[in-house]
Amino acid sequence: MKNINPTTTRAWKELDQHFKEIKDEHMRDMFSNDKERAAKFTMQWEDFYVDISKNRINETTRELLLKLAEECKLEEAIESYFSGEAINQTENRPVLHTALRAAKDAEIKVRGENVVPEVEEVKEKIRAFCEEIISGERKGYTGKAFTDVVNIGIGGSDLGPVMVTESLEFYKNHLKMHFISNVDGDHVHETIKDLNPETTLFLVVSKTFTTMETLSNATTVREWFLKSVPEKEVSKHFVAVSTNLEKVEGFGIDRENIFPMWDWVGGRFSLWSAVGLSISLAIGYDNFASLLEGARKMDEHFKATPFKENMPVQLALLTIWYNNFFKAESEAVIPYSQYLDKFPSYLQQAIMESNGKSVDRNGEEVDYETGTIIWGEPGTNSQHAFFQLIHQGTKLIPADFIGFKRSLFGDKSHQDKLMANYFAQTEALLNGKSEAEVVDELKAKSFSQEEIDRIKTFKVFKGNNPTTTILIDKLTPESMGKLIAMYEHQIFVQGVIWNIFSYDQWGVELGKQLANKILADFESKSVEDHDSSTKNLLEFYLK
Ligand SMILES: O=P(O)(O)OC[C@H]1O[C@H](O)[C@H](O)[C@@H](O)[C@@H]1O
Repeated sequence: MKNINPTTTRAWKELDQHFKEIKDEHMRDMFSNDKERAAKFTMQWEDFYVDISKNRINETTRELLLKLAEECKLEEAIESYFSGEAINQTENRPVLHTALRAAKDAEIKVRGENVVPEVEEVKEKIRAFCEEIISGERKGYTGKAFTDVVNIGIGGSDLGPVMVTESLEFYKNHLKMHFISNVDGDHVHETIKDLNPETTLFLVVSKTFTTMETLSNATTVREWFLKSVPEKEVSKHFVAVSTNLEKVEGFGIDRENIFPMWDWVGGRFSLWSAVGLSISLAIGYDNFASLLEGARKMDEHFKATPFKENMPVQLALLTIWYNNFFKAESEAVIPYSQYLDKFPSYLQQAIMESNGKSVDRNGEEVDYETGTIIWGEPGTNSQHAFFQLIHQGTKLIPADFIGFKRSLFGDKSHQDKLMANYFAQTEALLNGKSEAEVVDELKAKSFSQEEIDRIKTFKVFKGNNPTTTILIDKLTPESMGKLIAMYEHQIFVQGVIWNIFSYDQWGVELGKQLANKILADFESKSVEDHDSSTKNLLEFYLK
């Protein structure tokens, strides 16, 4: 059976027609014409309150988007996703990050075998290891307890761990965490320059254990370590997380110091596996388990909730509405929590590496837009940086506003100021400010008519800028788990509707291959085999 091109569905055609009717409607009017609008478009589940009413949709839009999901066989796709079918067809693998947080007694089969017991075994290993390191029972080679942990990894082996560790900083213990990702030697040396090898633990994290950056960085760190420590002590200070046990052993890390993972976990979805070892070290295993529990709850919500009330489904359908009908080019994610500083970068990999595809599941070039561009920064900082463009620029930028009802230190005065901004921005983006309002305001400030006529147009805000408000009770390991999993499932739903394979990343390969070629060219000092621009640049670099 051919996979469905979404643009050939009846729902898509109806959405096309519906879009023409609704595209110029102002949300201000939608609100004043329907007093129930907010209630109709708000979803509440556990500690999550998601209000999608400030979006350029009405009930018909929602129905048609739901019809699109049905025609694209979303329900069947969810079943295949969770049950371990090889939905990552280009790599012939299932996609089972959900198995990493499944209940202990769940049964999830990969190639005929239940993987849950194996997952539990690795979790037990993580728990025991973290407890020994945190308590100081397990020590470095001179008998001192560990004080610092360095995670060496890149992409999915870095972004998830660093983002969660920083997001949950409040729950952190005494261990100081460091992350080395970039092959930039300055990044490596800057990180290790003040570290004491006696009390530092290194985690080399790489699903494949073939990634140039991680292997180079790990080698440099190992050499630095061996400058002051005998080689036999490496095993006390270096552990690895990987699927590639032979390669890790080849690097010189003992088998008992390897935390395994599986090829059915995509790198950008791997923080729930042993890739999250740094998280578990930083916040303790019990908090790590709560993070997983939050994600498991979101998995249940996603599987069991009717699509109309289903948070990941609704968020995904909105992105399709803007991307494919409004032709919005990007989406912003604005967390009103400084702890979530790295959340937008984490989502960039999760979303853009997954859905940046232009060939559909039938192997044909798509004739519609796929993957959205994601960007963002915490509020209120971003208000003072790029919000001008969202308010008065020419581009339509739908934005997710993520906020928490309660702060962690309980400073109500700050929290109220932060949240006043959070609510005010979405209200301003919705309503804007009309010319009449501008004129009244200027009159009240005693501006002359001449001055009013000269400046009024610059002060008008059109409004009608869509936002989704994601309001969560409090930033905890569990709510963080739910939030991340919500976006993971949003990615899945987008992929199903766009009819693309979300779980491979062939596009990353070409650059890697060429980098290796250029590295070889540096050695041989021959740069002939390149386009003239690259050739000139290489010559200039080598001079
Ligand atoms: O964990 P590794 O095998 O070292 O891979 C690290 C990263 O490598 C590539 O860039 C992939 O595109 C990413 O998805 C992956 O997370």
